[in-house]
Amino acid sequence: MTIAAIIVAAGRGTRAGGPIPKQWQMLGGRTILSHTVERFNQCDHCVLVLHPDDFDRAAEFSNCILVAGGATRSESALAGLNALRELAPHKVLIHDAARPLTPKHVINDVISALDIHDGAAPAMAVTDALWRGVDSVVTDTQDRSGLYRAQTPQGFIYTAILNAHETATADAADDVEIARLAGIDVCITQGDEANMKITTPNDFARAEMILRTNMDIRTGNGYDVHAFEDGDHVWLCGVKIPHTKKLKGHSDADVGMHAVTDAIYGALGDGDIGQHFPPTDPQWKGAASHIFLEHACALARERGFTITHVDCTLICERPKIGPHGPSMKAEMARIMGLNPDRVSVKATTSERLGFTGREEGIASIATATLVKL
Ligand SMILES: Nc1ccn([C@@H]2O[C@H](COP(=O)(O)OP(=O)(O)OP(=O)(O)O)[C@@H](O)[C@H]2O)c(=O)n1
Ligand SMILES: C[C@](O)(CO)[C@H](O)COP(=O)(O)O
Repeated sequence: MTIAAIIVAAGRGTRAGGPIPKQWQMLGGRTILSHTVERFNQCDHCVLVLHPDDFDRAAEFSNCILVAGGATRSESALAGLNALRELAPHKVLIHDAARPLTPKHVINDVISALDIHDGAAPAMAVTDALWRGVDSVVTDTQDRSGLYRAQTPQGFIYTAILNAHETATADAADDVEIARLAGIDVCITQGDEANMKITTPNDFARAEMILRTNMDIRTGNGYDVHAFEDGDHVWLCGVKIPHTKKLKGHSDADVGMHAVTDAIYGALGDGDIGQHFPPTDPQWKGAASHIFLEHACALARERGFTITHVDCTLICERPKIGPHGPSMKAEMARIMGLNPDRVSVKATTSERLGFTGREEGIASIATATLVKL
């Protein structure tokens, strides 16, 4: 059952002002759009709907399907839905690029609600009194019971919302309005104040403050050693390298991947590979180490963390790592679902000192940085 995210980012941000549209302005050192897209990294596909003038800004989004939006938000949402026709996901989440701080629990609640409903969207119950006013004078009061402030992502069964958008005859504020016009029932899930939409100039400072307050940044380290034994190849960071010996271990003994995996468990405060995959358990004998790394990454995602960077150092005299560095980096990035520029694999000798210097084995140390908004 696949899930796709559509990030509508084709607006011009006229109310927010600034030299460039708001989604391309910076928040905590990165573009707002980069934060937004990262929030949806658990989805199988991500469609980014851009203004035709903005495609040359989008180089960092090579993992997304890029399509041109329309003159209204609804037209942009339909362009995103059309781009998914062949992939035909089961669920689709339509989200404003202008909401960069959506907590994972908000996204997960929408996804879960779609198991029961054809539509689901987060909202906040209105808690302030509501007035009508003219020329700064209160002219009436409004009962607030049953009123909500709508947020995104607005999630739907793909075929249902595609059909609703195709048959819509008028513009609408959001996809929930379009869905309801087509008779789709939409469940309200819990929104979050952090899921604010950057709309006016003051919202940039508010978003910076939420980002600083809510961000949970963790660093974990990992260290692993495997001894050599007779053999003709070693596995290092997911790459098979011909060698005069092999590494001894219960699994494939990929010492680099083990150090990175332990660094992720370390950042989560959740033990190490030995605890999750006991060496006494015969089912892990000869196991490919990507199973362990994928498990650690899934655990991080489940707990709402994004892995923002990993750095791994292999310590050995031989085999020479340099020629294999780029494929190791690419393979590690692929397994973790990260951009290769967030993965570092490097190597050093120990100047012929110690057990690595005597070529009795290979050691590896790694660091992982995890962030939760
Ligand atoms: N033709 C449009 C208009 C809006 N959006 C997107 O819809 C989201 C919510 O819209 P809003 O906050 O109103 O953004 P803008 O239209 O950019 O803002 P403004 O109305 O101030 O110009 C934004 O992520 C925006 O990029 C879009 O993809 N295509
Ligand atoms: C979809 C939306 O974010 C729901 O709150 C909102 O309606 C879109 O922005 P706009 O300011 O209404 O254009």
